[in-house]
Amino acid sequence: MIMADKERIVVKIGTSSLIQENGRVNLASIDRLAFTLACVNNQGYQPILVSSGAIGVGLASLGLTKRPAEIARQQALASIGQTELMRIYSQRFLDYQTKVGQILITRDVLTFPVSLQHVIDTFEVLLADKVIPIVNENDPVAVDELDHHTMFSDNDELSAQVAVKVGASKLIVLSDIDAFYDADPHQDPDAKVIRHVEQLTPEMEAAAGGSGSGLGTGGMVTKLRAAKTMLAAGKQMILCNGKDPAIIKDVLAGKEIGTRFGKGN
Ligand SMILES: Nc1ncnc2c1ncn2[C@@H]1O[C@H](COP(=O)(O)OP(=O)(O)O)[C@@H](O)[C@H]1O
Ligand SMILES: N[C@@H](CCC(=O)OP(=O)(O)O)C(=O)O
Repeated sequence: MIMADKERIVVKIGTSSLIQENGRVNLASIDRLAFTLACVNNQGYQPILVSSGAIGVGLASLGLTKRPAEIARQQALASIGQTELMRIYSQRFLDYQTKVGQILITRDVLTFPVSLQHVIDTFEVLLADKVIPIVNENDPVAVDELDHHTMFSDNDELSAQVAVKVGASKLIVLSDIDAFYDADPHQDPDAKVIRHVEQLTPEMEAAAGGSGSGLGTGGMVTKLRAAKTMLAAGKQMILCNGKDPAIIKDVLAGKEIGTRFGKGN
């Protein structure tokens, strides 16, 4: 069994790993994620979960299959879905004797030093008390206006920024794809997997396409942006398949899985 002395890790899970193709919430995946993070927490790591899914769970709650175009409707869905998502998480984590705390963030929270310090202080207390923070963008209040830009719009970049600010050693991105390829495997059957990236090249950036599913938002473009943030801070990002979240344990055991951005194993 691996024992870690308070090593801080951030795990990001995307909508496509939380919602099934039929639009229903993937309870099996959430249960496995809760079990795995509870084990990792008990081993001495300090895990932080960045979870998407507010809009996806909101759609599922209302029995809808298509994301509405209107911003206010999307924000209302996120408001409904976030509550339900946290209810499911706290129930599942409690089954494994683990408490969770919600932290909702907008871009400005991390930009302004005072609000940043407050949120870091909150993370510190939660982690010291072995409570797992669950982070998402505060979707119902985030705006993307020219003069008032508080939106992240994707949790890949949000998770990388959180990882850097809280001093995590690695960011594990659980996606619906098992690695980064030299082309989108959903478009190009000859795409080849890239196992290690120490530095991003223009060719790699050109190989990153948009989202392959109807629910995911950023695709590989935002994942590479997150990798860039981690590499610039001298930290690791591992991109792997979130179909079975128990993969987190293999990543922490140093197994060669997915794509590793950054040095070390
Ligand atoms: N070069 C690439 N390598 C791997 N996946 C890629 C690449 N370019 C685009 N993609 C797409 O990115 C998708 C993953 O991103 P996304 O749909 O946003 O999912 P998530 O919900 O996991 O964030 C993959 O399913 C794939 O179709
Ligand atoms: N904050 C949004 C998710 C945004 C996002 O980045 O989604 P994804 O590409 O599925 O990780 C939500 O909870 O629905």
